[in-house]
Order: sequence, then C-alpha cells, then structure tokens
Amino acid sequence: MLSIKDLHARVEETTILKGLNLEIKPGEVHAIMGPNGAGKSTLGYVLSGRDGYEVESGSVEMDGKDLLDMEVEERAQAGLFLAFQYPVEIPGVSNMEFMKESVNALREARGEKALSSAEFLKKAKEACKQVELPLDFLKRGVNEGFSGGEKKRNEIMQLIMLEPKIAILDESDSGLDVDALQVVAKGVNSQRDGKRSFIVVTHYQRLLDYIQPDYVHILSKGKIVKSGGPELAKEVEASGYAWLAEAEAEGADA
Ligand SMILES: Nc1ncnc2c1ncn2[C@@H]1O[C@H](COP(=O)(O)OP(=O)(O)OP(=O)(O)O)[C@@H](O)[C@H]1O
Repeated sequence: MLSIKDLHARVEETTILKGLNLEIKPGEVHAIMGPNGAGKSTLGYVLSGRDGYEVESGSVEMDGKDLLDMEVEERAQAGLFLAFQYPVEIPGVSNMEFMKESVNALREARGEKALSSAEFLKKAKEACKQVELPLDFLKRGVNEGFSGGEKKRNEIMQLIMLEPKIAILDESDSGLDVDALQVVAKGVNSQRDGKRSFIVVTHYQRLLDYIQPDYVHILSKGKIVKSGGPELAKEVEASGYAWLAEAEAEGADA
C-alpha cells in the first residue's frame, strides 16, 4: 500500500530524513517512536506534501503510484489522511461546511455519489457520537477555540468521515487526558477493517495499550534504526533511548 524507499528530505538547508525505509501493507498499524528531533513529524509532512519540505532522493509509492509526484489534494484523493500535530484553525468556515466539502470531494474522486445534506448529517452525527463530541461542534469554526483534546477528537471524527486508505496520526496522545486517549483509540480501532492502514507517531507506550500496533519502529537521526513488535515500545518505555547512543558508538568503533 505504502512503500517508502531510501527517502532523503530537507527543511530549509537541513537534511532531516536520511535514508528512511518503510513498507506498509493494507490493514497494518505501524507505530513510530523516537527521540525528539528525530524526524517523525517531518516524515508526516513530507508524505502529505507540505510546503517547505523538499525531497532530495528516494521514492514513495502508494498503491504503485508515485506519491511524491502528486499535488496535496491528489494525495488526499489517493486516500492519504494526515492528522497534524497542531491542527490549524480556519475561522469563519464551520466544521460542518468544511467536512461536507472535504467528504464529497473525496467521494467524487473515488467515483462515489456525493452525500446529500441529510445523509451527511446522519453520518456526521454518528461520528460525533463515536468520538464523544457534542453536535454543536459541527457549527463552530474549524478548530476555532477547540481545546487540545477536542481538536484531537475532531481529527478522529474527520478520519471516520473521510474513510482514507492510510492515516498518519502524529503525536495523537499529546496533551490528551486518559479518557480522550481512549476515545481516540476507540475511534481508530473502529476504523481498522483489515484494509485501512495507520502510521501512529507517538512518544508514549500507553497509547499503544489501546491501539495495538502490528509493528513498532524507532526513528533516530532521520532513519529507522530498529523495528519490532509491540514489545519494542515497552522496552523504550522502560529504558528510554540511551541504548541508541551506545549502539551508534559501537557502530562507529566497529
Ligand atoms: N523549518 C525548519 N528549519 C530547520 N530545521 C527544522 C525546521 N523544521 C524542523 N527542523 C528540524 O528538523 C528536525 C526534525 O524535526 P521533527 O519535528 O521532524 O522531529 P520529531 O521527531 O517529530 O521531534 P519531536 O519528537 O520533538 O516532535 C529537528 O531538529 C528540527 O529542529
């Protein structure tokens, strides 16, 4: 589904991703952990085609198509969903208008019929209920005045509505209280259908107690240096990242 090969990318003059490889098959959940500044958010931004992030070399294919060659909207139309670490506010545009436009644009791109207002509202109400957001949120400006936890619930609501093929959730546990964390995890789990894939960027093992990943990867200095199963997240929780520096020192000595 998503195949990242030897990806090198820079922001401004600094190369951040330095040979990143990652293969994601349909239905898989991959957790990405790693020290601050490792390049985790950069990976999400590069995949989503954010301005200012320049690919130097390597390739990213989604369902066999060159993702890096696509415009931002084309990436979304191809089925990529990126939940930003700090979702943007769009004052003056209601959540409802924004979501309806987005959902129908994607449905059109998939060759599906646009949802009528009534159909959209029904689906949106169900999604709000699922993430425990009051319906009033649909009338508010996009992310306007939302608390951190509300923004995250809103993102998961968008995920449920947009039905992407692959979702990248960045720092999904940042600032979330335990209840919100569980709501987010429940929302994600409800979208796991054996076909949809997820990349979950997290610092904390506790999120992975609720969202069971198939694979855990450690990103350090712009590349994945270790991959394993859920037990790898438990190791990180227990012993931090000191072993990374030791492994690098050993590598340098060898
Ligand atoms: N505009 C920029 N100009 C120069 N360097 C940048 C820019 N944006 C990000 N960086 C650098 O890129 C590196 C990787 O940042 P990134 O946010 O991807 O790390 P991260 O692994 O997500 O970190 P964290 O866990 O702290 O969120 C950092 O050293 C950061 O300072």
